[in-house]
Amino acid sequence: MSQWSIDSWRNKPILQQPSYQDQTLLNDVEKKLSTYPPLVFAEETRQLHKQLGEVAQGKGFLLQGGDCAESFDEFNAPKIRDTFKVILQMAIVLTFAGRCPVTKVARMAGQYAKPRSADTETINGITLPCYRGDIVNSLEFTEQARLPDPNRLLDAYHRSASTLNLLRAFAQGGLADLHQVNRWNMAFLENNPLKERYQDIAKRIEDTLAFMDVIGLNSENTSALQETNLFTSHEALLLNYEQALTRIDTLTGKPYNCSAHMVWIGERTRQLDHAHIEFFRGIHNPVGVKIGPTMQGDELMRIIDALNPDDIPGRLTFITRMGADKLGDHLPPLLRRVKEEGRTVVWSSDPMHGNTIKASSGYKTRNFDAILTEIKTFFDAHKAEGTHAGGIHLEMTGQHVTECTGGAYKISDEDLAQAYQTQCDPRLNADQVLEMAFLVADHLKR
Ligand SMILES: O=C[C@H](O)[C@H](O)COP(=O)(O)O
Ligand SMILES: C=C(OP(=O)(O)O)C(=O)O
Ligand SMILES: [Mn+2]
Repeated sequence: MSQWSIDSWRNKPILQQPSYQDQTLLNDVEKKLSTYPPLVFAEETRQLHKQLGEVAQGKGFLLQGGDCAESFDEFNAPKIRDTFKVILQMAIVLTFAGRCPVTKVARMAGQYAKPRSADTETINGITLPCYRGDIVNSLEFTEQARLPDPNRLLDAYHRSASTLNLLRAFAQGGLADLHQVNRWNMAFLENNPLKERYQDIAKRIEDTLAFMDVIGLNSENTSALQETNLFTSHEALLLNYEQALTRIDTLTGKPYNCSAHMVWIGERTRQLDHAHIEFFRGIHNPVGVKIGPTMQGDELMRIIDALNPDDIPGRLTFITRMGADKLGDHLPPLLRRVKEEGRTVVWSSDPMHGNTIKASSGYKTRNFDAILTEIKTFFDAHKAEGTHAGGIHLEMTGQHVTECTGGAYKISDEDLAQAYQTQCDPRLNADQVLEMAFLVADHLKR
């Protein structure tokens, strides 16, 4: 294999990149970004790496989630807070049910670049370049708005920095108190049509916290009850941005991508001889790769060889997104192969991207039951193969949107128009995501 350098990816083919008109401006922006402070510290990514190492060995669970695409326009504290809240609410349920630590990784503070199925979009006979995420262009359907603008790389950096700043404050500053998190869950259940079914677990968490209080373990003296760790992640699609934020860690002398704790390669850009695998093989963060239904065992092994040649637990997470009807056939041979070859990866389930459909009302949507079926099939496959179902990866929001159909409130195709706000893919809303947590908890318990 040829020598890796921070820009060796530039000699490889690359897909899903914007066509910038002003290359000089792009170069200036890249230079500027490369002098800006890193967003995360390499030591933090090593903590996540360590936690994921435990997950890879069956001693933990990864919960990863957030928007499909973060938005420049909807960039405000309530939105960040509400997604943070539901991640914690899910995590407490999963921790209790699974009796294992849950590593929380947000798709936040940098999830701005989108790969698309088509390069262009046509509305009423007018064809324009597709929207590629707010780091590239704007969703608005005008020629001007759809032009890729290099200055958006700087905007994305600044918004990521502010988002991360608030997340850190929430995590350490009192909002993550477990008593409070469970109170939110109790409140969620209060009005939920499926209250009877879920309240047992929330009640038991409440009793456990009350018991701990009696024996003197409370938020005042136990930081584990009061604070939490939340890591950040995004699809590292725009490699010029990712390169500019990759720095040599002063403690280890190794390159780390300091744009997020964890980064992943999408289903559309994971070709072995292409730029993304090349860039990822040289950074030392924990990394993910999306795995769709066409993946074959040999190709999978070559990805492992490229990204985790030394078989370090926690370095590599495979995020499977095959579709509820395909996963049962396609996942087991891959699980078997990796196990036979004695390699260690985290297996996580993205039950969203293989289940996208067009609703009769015209909206891009996903059905709650299909999402749940993919998760269940994922758990069943691992059980049958004796491997560890290590995590879930969700597109979700703390807002009360109507983007995915189904769930306890039975959102229908016709309801989608009420609050369809996503910039790209349909997300589970605050109620649906918690319902999902209680259902997944049932599986973890088993
Ligand atoms: O988030 C994932 C992809 O960017 C998204 O599913 C692509 O959507 P499209 O098929 O509308 O381009
Ligand atoms: C683009 C995404 O997924 P995938 O690469 O699996 O299609 C995504 O996670 O938003
Ligand atoms: Mn998506």
